[in-house]
Amino acid sequence: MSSGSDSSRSLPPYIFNTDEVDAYNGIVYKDNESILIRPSDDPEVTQIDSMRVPTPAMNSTSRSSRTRSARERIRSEFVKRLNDLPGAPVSLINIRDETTPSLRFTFVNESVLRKGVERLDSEFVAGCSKCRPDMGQGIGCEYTKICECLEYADVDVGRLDEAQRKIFDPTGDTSGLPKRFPYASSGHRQGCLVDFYLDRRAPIYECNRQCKCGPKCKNRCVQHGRKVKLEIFKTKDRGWGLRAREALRKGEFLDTYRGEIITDEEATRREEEAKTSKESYFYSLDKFADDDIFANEKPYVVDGELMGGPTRFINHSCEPNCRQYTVLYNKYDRRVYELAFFAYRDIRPSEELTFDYLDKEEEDQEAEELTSTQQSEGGKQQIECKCGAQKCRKWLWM
Ligand SMILES: C[S@@+](CC[C@H](N)C(=O)[O-])C[C@H]1O[C@@H](n2cnc3c(N)ncnc32)[C@H](O)[C@@H]1O
Repeated sequence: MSSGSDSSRSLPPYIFNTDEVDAYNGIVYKDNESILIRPSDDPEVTQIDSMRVPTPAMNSTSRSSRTRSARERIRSEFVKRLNDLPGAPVSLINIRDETTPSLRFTFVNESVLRKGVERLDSEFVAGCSKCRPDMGQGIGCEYTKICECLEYADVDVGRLDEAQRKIFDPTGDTSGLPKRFPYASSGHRQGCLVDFYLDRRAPIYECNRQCKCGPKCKNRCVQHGRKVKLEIFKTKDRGWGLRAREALRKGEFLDTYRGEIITDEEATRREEEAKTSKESYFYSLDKFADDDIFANEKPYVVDGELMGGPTRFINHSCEPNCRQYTVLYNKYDRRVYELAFFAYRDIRPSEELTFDYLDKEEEDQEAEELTSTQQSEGGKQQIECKCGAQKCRKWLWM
């Protein structure tokens, strides 16, 4: 034992409350369930007053230790990266231990297309040509009978007139019919995703830079980026997690899931190369997997493990408060699109943000059709789910 203290009094055993000890310098021993400290008879050992630890000398040593300063440098580098992010601030907090998320992770503002991944040429980006900023008494593209961006959006059946209703065929040409508009244009939930989209998970077609409606069009939300203040925090038992530092309204946009967009073959290669499963960072862009364009090709995959945004830290819950939706800025590009997270209900400030890794649509096919053996054979790993929800499914396949 060494110490900067020169106390040589003989001390009675002192019971530490271990939660409060930041630095230790003394002779301790265990007696039943208690940890006790006592002076040593060894003349080589400097005696200290256990009531005065940590001494200034201990603190200074600990502050200048290599491990500590390395930890501080890693943390400040990570925080610097967060501070450099555009949009509302993202903070980092860890009251559990002294770790920081890995610096191998690079924050990117948009996904990075890797070898073999192609998106439609910008000349094929189609915008709405008949819309105007002042159209429909300022309603804009919500005046959706003519907005071409909403060509493939679901028809608002409630707004069809008698004659239209009689001949309406949802699988046929729906141009000229009123469409479901994705975002609420007034009220408490102004700007939020409306219930129809929240529940039905229909693709969201936003306007784009080719459109004639102008930048103030209400059919632009995800493209404006994150507006919500976020916090990456260390959870008790699920690594890092994400929460918002403000209350969120049902349907409020959080951020997109970004990363490297890779081919299916590359995803398989990365999976095989990794010692543990990478599935939990993979997101398949398979919303339109039934389209003809996928007859000979498999959908691309977003790998968010080493590149992405703060949403990469969102943990799974069997009763989630967020959901992920498909957003297109170019209605014709159904292979490369945005994965956007929206609040699925009102969320209190600092409540952990979660989504269901086994999405409802997938759940029907995967969880119910595949047996456990098939899932293990398919290379999926089973881990214990610690979401703590009442209806927790207990296991996560990754
Ligand atoms: C996309 S990451 C989420 C961020 C992660 N917690 C971290 O520290 O980087 C997915 C990983 O988080 C952990 N995880 C997420 N939700 C979980 C849950 N409900 N139960 C147990 N582990 C979970 C698993 O280790 C999973 O592989």
